[in-house]
Amino acid sequence: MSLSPVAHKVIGVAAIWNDRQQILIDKRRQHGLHGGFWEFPGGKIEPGETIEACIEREIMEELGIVVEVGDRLITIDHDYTKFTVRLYVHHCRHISGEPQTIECDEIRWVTLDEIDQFTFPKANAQIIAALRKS
Ligand SMILES: Nc1nc2c([nH]c(=O)n2[C@H]2C[C@H](O)[C@@H](COP(=O)(O)OP(=O)(O)OP(=O)(O)O)O2)c(=O)[nH]1
Ligand SMILES: [Mg+2]
Repeated sequence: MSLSPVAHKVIGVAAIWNDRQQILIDKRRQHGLHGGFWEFPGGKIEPGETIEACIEREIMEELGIVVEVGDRLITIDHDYTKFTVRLYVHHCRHISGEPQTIECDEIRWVTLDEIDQFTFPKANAQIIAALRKS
């Protein structure tokens, strides 16, 4: 008897703040997993890479902006049906550049009062709750 292996993704995730107490969210492209959902930008940690370096790199690749990576907000382990994820979420500060939709469909700066209007993957409920407490 063999069990089929479930993919595991380890992701660096950014809660990017501007100086107006807004957080950057992006809308994932329609195709693929979680297509059309909103998310906090980020992506897979490469072998040998620190979480901070991963977040800086992913944010430059996906949005073309420079951020300063700050403290860890929360670490979340979540099991989706097709794969499992560990999300390392860090507070970040927007340093320079105008966010561009390089790898996503839309970008918004939102306050925590506005964020419930957007649909996120399941695991994000915990991130948003942690943001409200932070
Ligand atoms: N970046 C990010 N990923 C999230 C969030 N919430 C959440 O559950 N995830 C999960 C769902 C995504 O499938 C996964 C990270 O996606 P990714 O962009 O690195 O990779 P992917 O699965 O879209 O694409 P692939 O490279 O596996 O083809 O983490 C979030 O807020 N931000
Ligand atoms: Mg990504």
